[in-house]
Amino acid sequence: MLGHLRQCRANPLCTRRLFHDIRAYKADKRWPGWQVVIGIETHAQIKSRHKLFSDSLTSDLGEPPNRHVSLFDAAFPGTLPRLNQKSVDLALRTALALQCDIPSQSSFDRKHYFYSDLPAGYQITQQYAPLALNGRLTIDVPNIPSFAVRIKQVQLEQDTAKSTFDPRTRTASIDLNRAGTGLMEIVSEPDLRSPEEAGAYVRMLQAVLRAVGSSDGNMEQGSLRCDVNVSVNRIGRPPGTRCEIKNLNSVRFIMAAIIHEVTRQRAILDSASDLETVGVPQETRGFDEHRFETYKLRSKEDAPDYRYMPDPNLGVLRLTQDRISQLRGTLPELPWDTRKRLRGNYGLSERDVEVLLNVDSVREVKLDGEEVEGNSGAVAYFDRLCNEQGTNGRSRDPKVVVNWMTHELLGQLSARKQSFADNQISVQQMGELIDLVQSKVITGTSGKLLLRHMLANPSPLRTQQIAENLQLTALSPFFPSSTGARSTSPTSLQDTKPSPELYGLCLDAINALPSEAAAVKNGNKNVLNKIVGRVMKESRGRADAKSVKALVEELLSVNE
Ligand SMILES: Nc1ncnc2c1ncn2[C@@H]1O[C@H](COP(=O)(O)OP(=O)(O)OP(=O)(O)O)[C@@H](O)[C@H]1O
Ligand SMILES: [Mg+2]
Ligand SMILES: [Mg+2]
Repeated sequence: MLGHLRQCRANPLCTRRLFHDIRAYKADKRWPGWQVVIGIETHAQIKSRHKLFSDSLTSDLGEPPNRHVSLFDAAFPGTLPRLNQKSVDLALRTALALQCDIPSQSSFDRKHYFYSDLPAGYQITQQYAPLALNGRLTIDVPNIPSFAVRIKQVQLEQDTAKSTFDPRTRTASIDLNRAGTGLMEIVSEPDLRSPEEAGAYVRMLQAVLRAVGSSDGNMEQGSLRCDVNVSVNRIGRPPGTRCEIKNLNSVRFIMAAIIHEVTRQRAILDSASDLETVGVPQETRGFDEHRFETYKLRSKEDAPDYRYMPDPNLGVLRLTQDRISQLRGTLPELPWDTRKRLRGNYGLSERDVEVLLNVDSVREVKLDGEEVEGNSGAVAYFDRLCNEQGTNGRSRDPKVVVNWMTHELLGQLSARKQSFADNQISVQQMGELIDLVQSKVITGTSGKLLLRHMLANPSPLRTQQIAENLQLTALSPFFPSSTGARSTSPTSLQDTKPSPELYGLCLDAINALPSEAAAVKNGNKNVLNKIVGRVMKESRGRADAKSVKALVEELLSVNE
């Protein structure tokens, strides 16, 4: 056993859980006899107001170019870096959530290369003594067997500027807004064994980053980018040579790039007559998003020599146990616990849990004010909707709430091309909307209309007020009872009189459709729906179909 462990230490590929490997060998029918080995380097932009080593603000996409640039970001001679402690704390929270060891000291190094988006000619990173080491992320999600991935390290580094090239004018433009923004590079060990595991790993990592509030983790907007390393080997033979596919910005592309890479590498190995000497050449590759193929960027021979050296302008980063314990104490509920709680406490389906967990919202973390603002994401919104007492004095049914949130609120936000972070409807307003529909003050159709209106016209008014202003409150089938209380379920129509508006609409529909009315009188109930449909249309969704049906039937039999 000890011998095996020692051998494992020497070769990280050997430290795999045997059980997991056996499962992967058996399970993957796409490439029988082959093992696929994947390790991912994830770059996540740190959600901090300031850049990593300067006082400039970080920017949002779409801001005018070069708005947030300090002299240091532009690499003016003589300017010096000053480490932003909030970024360090956010990276530490991430590392703690990933169960990493945090050494008491880490340091910064310069990685040199010459490219127009790197003003200093080097990037400050942590090559020799990273912030955190030896973590672990367990992935237990629907549809694939649970597995664990070892995290080799978490390091801090600077993001580059952005360069764009206009082929028409043959000019390159540099935007320094992003230059020097803090990144965490989270490096996995080569523990992933299929494209699906790689996808699930990235999604889980994204959920962790959002839960601890350290990054938006938004792949489309470039705040989360992955370099994916892939190798293949015949089962029982030593691991193959890895190729690194750079800068993938969607889970779909990650999975497609791996599939293409496995096919490509297998073809090279299959064509070799001599198994011992022929291997896949080590390369850095790109991914063509249109052809869904990887392509060569450079070979190992062309790999740049980064001439790493310790950054002489930055001292050692010392971390006390107190600071680490304090941060550990502020860690929020992590995705795997949230998943269990949503399933256990509310009885939500796996699908609904996944939807809530994957909403691209992130907690706001205020570390400086010693306060970590509780949940501000979709899960928290859902929790509050369920736990705060409804306006009708009753607690809300979690399944009704989750339906409103996932189908209506998130659905309408996405139709408006907005994310959950753009939602301006408060928990109180959304709760009241659900209550109004549940207690039949407005119909479901009106509820959806109302929601659409509220998203388009944010307002602090109470939902009931907005519904009344829009005349969306349901047409009560009845006059208020003699006690003055609204009665929506009388025992018999004889006890009450229909409300004048609904009564009028029903009579209009009967008059407009005389042959249908006659058919109903003659016992043809199928035609009733046509009359009811007309009333519903005329009421603009404010009438309740069941009550309308009862009222039309009543009117037609009264007329008999
Ligand atoms: N045989 C292999 N097959 C697939 N992936 C591998 C293999 N060996 C190592 N890897 C993965 O390659 C990645 C190496 O990343 P690391 O940051 O350590 O080095 P790098 O890619 O050389 O440096 P850089 O940060 O400059 O890109 C890790 O995620 C590791 O798990
Ligand atoms: Mg790396
Ligand atoms: Mg790499």
